[in-house]
Amino acid sequence: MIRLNSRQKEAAEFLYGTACVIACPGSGKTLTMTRRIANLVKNHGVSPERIIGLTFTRNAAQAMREKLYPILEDLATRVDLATIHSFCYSLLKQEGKTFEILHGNEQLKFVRQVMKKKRIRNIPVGLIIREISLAKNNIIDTDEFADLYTGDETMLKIADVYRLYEAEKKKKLLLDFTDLLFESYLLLKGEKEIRQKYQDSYTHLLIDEYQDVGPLQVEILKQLINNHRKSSFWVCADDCQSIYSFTGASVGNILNFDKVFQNSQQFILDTNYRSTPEILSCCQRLIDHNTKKIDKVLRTKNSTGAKATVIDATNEEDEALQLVNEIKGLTESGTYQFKDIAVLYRANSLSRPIEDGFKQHQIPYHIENGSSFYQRHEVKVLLDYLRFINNPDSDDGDDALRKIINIPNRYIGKTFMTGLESFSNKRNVHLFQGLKTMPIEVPYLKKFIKDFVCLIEPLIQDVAQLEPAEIIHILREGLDYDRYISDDDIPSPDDSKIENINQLQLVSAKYKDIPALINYTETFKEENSNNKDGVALMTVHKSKGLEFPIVFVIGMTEGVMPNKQGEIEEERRICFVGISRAMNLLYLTYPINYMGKNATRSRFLDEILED
Ligand SMILES: Nc1ncnc2c1ncn2[C@@H]1O[C@H](COP(=O)(O)OP(=O)(O)OP(=O)(O)O)[C@@H](O)[C@H]1O
Repeated sequence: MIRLNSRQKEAAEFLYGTACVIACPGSGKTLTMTRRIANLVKNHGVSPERIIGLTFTRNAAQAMREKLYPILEDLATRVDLATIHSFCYSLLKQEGKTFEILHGNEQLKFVRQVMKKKRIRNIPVGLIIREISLAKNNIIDTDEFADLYTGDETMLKIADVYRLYEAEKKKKLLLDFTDLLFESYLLLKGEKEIRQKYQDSYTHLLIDEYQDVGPLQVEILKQLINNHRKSSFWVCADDCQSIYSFTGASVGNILNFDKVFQNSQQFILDTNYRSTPEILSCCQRLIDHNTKKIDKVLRTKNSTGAKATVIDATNEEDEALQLVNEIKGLTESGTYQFKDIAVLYRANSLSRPIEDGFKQHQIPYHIENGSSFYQRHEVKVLLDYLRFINNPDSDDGDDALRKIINIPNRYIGKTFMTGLESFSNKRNVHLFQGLKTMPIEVPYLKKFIKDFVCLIEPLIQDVAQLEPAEIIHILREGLDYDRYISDDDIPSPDDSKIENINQLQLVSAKYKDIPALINYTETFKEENSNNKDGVALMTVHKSKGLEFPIVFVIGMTEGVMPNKQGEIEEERRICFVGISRAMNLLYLTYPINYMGKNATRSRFLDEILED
């Protein structure tokens, strides 16, 4: 078992009161939190049920339980380890609240209906959901929201939607993810008995990744804190890894911790056990450029290693090829395995050239908690359109038509499809022929089908003359596809669906006809694209809390990392999280041409490398 250093030990042995553990990356804060739980149970007779450990992701809760198990054995299963959302879900259910969760596409449809009732158009539904969620995460109700945005026409329309959205959800007993938190907060704050019950059941409250906890979550935690002499509230955080400001989280959580929670004790863990001194210096030089932070000197006793390697590439394809060569060199020597390597990027769409390169050179990989580029919904739909256009009167064409007929939404339901299938069957024709000849009574369906046929038919006729990239372009215009896609945007900084289809268009330009492109994309269903022992590909946000012997941070150009829409200090922290995942070797790569345009190398590279 790993021996804690003296500071970790002090933090792990903290018993009663409030404590904030401020830690640098790789300094064992997660390890310390686990040990503290074990210490409370083993050495202080605290019943495991009296302890709650809140983590940022379900994976993190699971990882913590696995670490606890060897120490506490069966007792480990009795400690409540959960994300704050799942904790709130259970709380509401336990208190007898009846509700269903509204999320994903259902939430989009729901908000669209509200917009329709309010006659509001031209505001992306994704933006509306983001704004409402941000407001709720900041405990801003509908009236305050409207007051806050007096004079701002768009935001006032959003305020209108917010108001009706709340009322409609209430009527239908629906809660979205933020409501789980909000309703729990109201319940805990408003009902003394319930609050008391939870305060009594959890005498020790521990929170991981406190830097990414938003104002609403802080308020929930305050309701749960037990002020009894023999209780504790213990958080660990790294202000430099705060990367979720889009949910209302703020570095201020840590900077002001001792003001919000007076008489709290602070522990600083500044010894990094993960990285070489060279990698740590890169982290330090980068983060020194941020002003909003707690000054820390990052230290490690680890042996020296290689300097960070910078790779400049002519474009994304070349960047991928250079990655392939490096990875081959590293793995062929037998020193490293593919699973020791992670490729991190700021935006999801950056995986496309890398996946292409890996496929071509048989490098096994997997996308961490996500799907391969060619399996992503917005990409797959366009590929299905191409498949249909290529061969509409075939079984494959029928299959593709079933997938695309209602995207974007044409209000086609099961009854219509059953009718179409049986109409076509009786006449022994494929579905598209059936669709063109079947009498359609409902006026709006008639119009949607007519529009669909008018767009698709010329493409089918000219398929031999058109290249896949041209067809994709026409489809994007004709279907108003980009709008459809961006409306589908669920709040996330790295959800870049339009960038994904831009990438698809770029790669499709390499193929002269649809079958060649489709055949190529089909190969990504193979095992090598989802090999858990392969190289891990993921966004920096997904890499939070993880570590790898070798890390490649790619796409280090201005506009990408830092992202053009991001706030610069937050973008720097994102980069910091990425590079601090590396244990032995760090590679920083950038293309001087990105998406066919000149790109400037990221200012972060200069900061990381400066003397
Ligand atoms: N005292 C120690 N001795 C040896 N190794 C340690 C010690 N403390 C932590 N480690 C190791 O250092 C690595 C980082 O630990 P951990 O993931 O807990 O850090 P962290 O502070 O949560 O990191 P981050 O915030 O960057 O995700 C792990 O491999 C862990 O086993």
